[in-house]
Amino acid sequence: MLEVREATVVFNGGTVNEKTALDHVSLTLEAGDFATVIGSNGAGKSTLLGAIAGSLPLSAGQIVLDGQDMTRMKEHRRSHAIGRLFQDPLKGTAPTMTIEENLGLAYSRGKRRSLQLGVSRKDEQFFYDLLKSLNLGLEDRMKTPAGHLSGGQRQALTLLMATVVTPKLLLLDEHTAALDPRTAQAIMELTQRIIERDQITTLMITHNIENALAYGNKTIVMNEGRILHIYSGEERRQLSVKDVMALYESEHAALSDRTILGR
Ligand SMILES: Nc1ncnc2c1ncn2[C@@H]1O[C@H](COP(=O)(O)OP(=O)(O)OP(=O)(O)O)[C@@H](O)[C@H]1O
Repeated sequence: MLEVREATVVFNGGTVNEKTALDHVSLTLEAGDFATVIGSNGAGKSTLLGAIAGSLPLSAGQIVLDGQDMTRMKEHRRSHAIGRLFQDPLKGTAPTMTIEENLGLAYSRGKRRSLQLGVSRKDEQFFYDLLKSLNLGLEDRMKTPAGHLSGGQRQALTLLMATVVTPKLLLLDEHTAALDPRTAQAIMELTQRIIERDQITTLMITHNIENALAYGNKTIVMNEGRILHIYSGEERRQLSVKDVMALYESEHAALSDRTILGR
């Protein structure tokens, strides 16, 4: 379903600030895979998602989604197939548009019909049912501007918008990190429900190791722009939060050694 082949992203190439944020990363996800992505700050996790979404151009390598080479495709064209959520709940919704208008906009994505203002009766009922399934009472506030919602409510709406037309791939970049623990948990459960219901192939970055091991079927560990290891099956089931913390510690020690030795 998703093939990342030798993807490399270099920032500020040819200058003293040159930084290889993604270093020949290869990754295959099968349809329905839900992979969590972990790694220390600066490991290249967001760069990987940005490269897949098309917001960051590759310096080398290839991104293939569902057999289609996306490497040179612009971000807005990829967004028909790729849903993306960020840490900041304000990023995914238009604040002055109502809840139903935001959903309408997302629903028209990838469809031939022109952007129409207003929401048809049929769509209104569909959005009502979708919102009701969130159990947040948003179905009774469909005419409320998205800007009036709390961070958690807004992230729930963004999640609905990203999945109202089932994407081929869902990219979640620490999408619960800015929320209070209870809301974060609720959004995480909602995310899981939607992914399972629609069998969406997903990549989710998180710093919550417990979540990284509890959700999905694969865990990708990144460090210094590379994939260190991909855990799945029994090996992943055996992995504890403590094991992952030990892995981080050893990475950190190796990095310090290399810095001291100047390698
Ligand atoms: N636009 C940019 N220009 C220059 N360097 C960048 C840019 N974006 C990211 N980097 C660098 O690339 C490296 C990887 O960054 P990235 O944001 O992908 O890491 P991350 O694993 O997502 O980190 P975090 O967990 O802190 O969000 C870092 O060293 C970062 O400073």
